[in-house]
Amino acid sequence: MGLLSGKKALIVGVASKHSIAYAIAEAFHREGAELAFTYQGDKLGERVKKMAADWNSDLCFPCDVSSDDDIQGVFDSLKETWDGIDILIHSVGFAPAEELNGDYLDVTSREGFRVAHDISSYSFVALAKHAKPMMEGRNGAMLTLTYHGSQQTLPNYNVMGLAKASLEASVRYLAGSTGPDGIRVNSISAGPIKTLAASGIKSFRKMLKKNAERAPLKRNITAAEVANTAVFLCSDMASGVTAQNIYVDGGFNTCAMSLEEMDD
Ligand SMILES: NC(=O)c1ccc[n+]([C@@H]2O[C@H](COP(=O)([O-])OP(=O)(O)OC[C@H]3O[C@@H](n4cnc5c(N)ncnc54)[C@H](O)[C@@H]3O)[C@@H](O)[C@H]2O)c1
Ligand SMILES: Cc1c(CN(C)C(=O)CCc2cnc3c(c2)CCC(=O)N3)oc2ccccc12
Repeated sequence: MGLLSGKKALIVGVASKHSIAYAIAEAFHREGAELAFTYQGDKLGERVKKMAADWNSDLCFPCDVSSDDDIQGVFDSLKETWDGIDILIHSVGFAPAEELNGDYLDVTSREGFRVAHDISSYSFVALAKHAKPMMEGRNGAMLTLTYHGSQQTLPNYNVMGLAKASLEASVRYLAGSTGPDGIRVNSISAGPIKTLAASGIKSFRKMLKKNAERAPLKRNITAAEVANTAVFLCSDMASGVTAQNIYVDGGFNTCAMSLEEMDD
C-alpha cells in the first residue's frame, strides 16, 4: 500500500519531463494516487496527455491560470469524472523574461509586476477557490512550489522574489481559510533545478555550482527529492502540518558562507 493509495490529485504545471510537477506525478503514481492534470496551451496538450497515459490517467484539461473561465472549465470537466479531490498541486511560476535579466530597479515594470503576481501567486488562490468545495471533508492537502528568492535577494530573480513572497504569505492565509474544513496548505521551497523555467536564465549554471558549494549537502537537489517531500506533505503522515514552508535545498538557505568560499 502506497502513502497516497486511493487519493485523487490534480496537478497543475507539467510542461516537460524535467518539470518539478512531472517528478511529483511520478512519485504520486508510485505511491498509489489517481492523477488529473492541466496543461498550458494546445502545444503542451499532446505531450501531457501522453505522460498522463503512462500514469493511467486520461484526465487532462487545458488551463491558462490567468483565465478564471479556464479554471472554471477545469473543475466543471473534472466533476464529470471525480466526486472529489484529495490533493491540489500548484507548480506554476512565470514573469515576462525581460523582468528576470538585469538590475531590479531598471527592468521591473508595472505590467511585468502584475503578470508575475497574477500567474505566480494569485493563480494558487484561484485554483484553491474552485478546489475547496471538492476537497471538503476529505482531510486533503494543497501544495505549491516557492523559492528562497522570496526571503533573500539574488541577481536577476527580481520581481519573481516578490511574487514568491506573496505566494508564501498566501499559503498561510489559505491554511487559515481551509483549516476548519480539514484541508492543509503548505509550500516547498526548492533549490535550483534545471527545468524549462530555469532555461534561458543568465548564469544559471554558475548559480547551480554556487548552491552545491555552499549547501551542507555539498550538492544540488533533484526534482525527485522535491517530489518525495511533496508525497510526505500531501500524505496522512503530515496530518498535523499546515501553513508551513519546507525547504528542499540541501540546507543552502541556512548558510551565509562556506569554507570553500572563504578559501576562494
Ligand atoms: N526550477 C527551479 O529552480 C525552481 C526552484 C524553486 C521553485 N521553482 C518553482 O517550481 C514551479 C515549477 O517550475 P519548474 O521549475 O518545474 O519549471 P517548468 O517550466 O517545468 O514549470 C512551470 C510551469 O508553469 C506553467 N505556466 C506558466 N505560465 C502559466 C500560465 N499562464 N497558465 C498555466 N500554466 C502556466 C508552465 O506551463 C509550466 O508547466 C514554479 O512555481 C517555480 O517557480 C522552481
Ligand atoms: C533559480 C532561478 C529560477 C528558477 N526558479 C526558482 C523559478 O522560480 C523560475 C521563475 C521564472 C519565471 N518566469 C520566467 C522564467 C523563470 C524563465 C522563462 C520566462 O520567460 N519567465 O529562475 C531564476 C531567474 C533569475 C535568477 C535565478 C533563478
